[in-house]
Amino acid sequence: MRDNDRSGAPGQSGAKRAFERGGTDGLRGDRLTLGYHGPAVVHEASIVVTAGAVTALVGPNGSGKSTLLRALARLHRPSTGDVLFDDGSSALTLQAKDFAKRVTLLAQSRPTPSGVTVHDVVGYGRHPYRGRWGRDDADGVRAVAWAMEVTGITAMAERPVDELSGGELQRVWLATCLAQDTGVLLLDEPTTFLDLRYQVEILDLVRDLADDHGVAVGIVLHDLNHAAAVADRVVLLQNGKVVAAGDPADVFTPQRLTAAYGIEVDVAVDPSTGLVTTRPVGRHTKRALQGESI
Ligand SMILES: Nc1ncnc2c1ncn2[C@@H]1O[C@H](COP(=O)(O)OP(=O)(O)OP(=O)(O)O)[C@@H](O)[C@H]1O
Repeated sequence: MRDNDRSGAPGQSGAKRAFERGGTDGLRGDRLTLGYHGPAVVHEASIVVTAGAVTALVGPNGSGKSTLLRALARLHRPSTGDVLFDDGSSALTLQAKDFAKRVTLLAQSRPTPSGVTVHDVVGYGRHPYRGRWGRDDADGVRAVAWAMEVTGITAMAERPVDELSGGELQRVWLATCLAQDTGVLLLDEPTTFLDLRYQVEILDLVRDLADDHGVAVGIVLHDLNHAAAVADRVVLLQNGKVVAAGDPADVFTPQRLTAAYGIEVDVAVDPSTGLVTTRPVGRHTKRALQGESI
């Protein structure tokens, strides 16, 4: 889906699968309004998570990114609006197991189970495919092995998950989602806790999944430069509303970002990659830009 000349991403796929998934899927939220116990926190938000593309949700803290992503994953029921697959069918009325074969969510935080191994946890991702007696489906072993390999956790397969670092655990949860083998992959801040290498590898993997396997990826990211590097489209939220959506180069304007984040933001194009880059200008940066010592 993405122009290769714009991606700056490696062309070699690290995500080649040992099995082929059937078909592609896309998902969209149509004028979703939802809240928790009080007033709505997301208002009439529409978002398209397209097959074979990466769609990044960005915006300041509390702007509704996670709430909107969780609505797409059916964890919050909207008071108005609908969540629809590409074929026009509503995701809100699908049986839970059938939905879990089509959509998965890497949530921001999950309770860590105790007394279970990494391999066991990744195997949880196969739950929609398990029969009544808990046996694996035919693709289960290969799907789990592939998910562990591409997230770099094969060597820790037998370690108890409650002994892992935050970054290791994050990769285990991502592998669990990948083992679920869905056409739609929703990721809420997947690079949290990850060191530089794994931030880049996870974003490369996300790109590979969209490019090579037609996966529809919806991803919440705080780092606007990561969003510009990995996403085909960005959706900018502010106060629970979508204020702009489209190509990162169109959405990321200094005026719009400054208004959304309440801090001056510079925008430029990196001449070596052609990607749009953003730089928040704090007091010290401003002084340095003005040639003062900081
Ligand atoms: N469980 C909850 N109960 C009540 N209000 C909530 C709950 N979770 C989030 N909110 C509120 O909903 C609004 C949107 O929160 P949300 O987590 O979707 O924002 P976000 O853009 O993902 O923020 P962040 O960048 O900080 O993760 C905020 O005002 C938040 O306080």
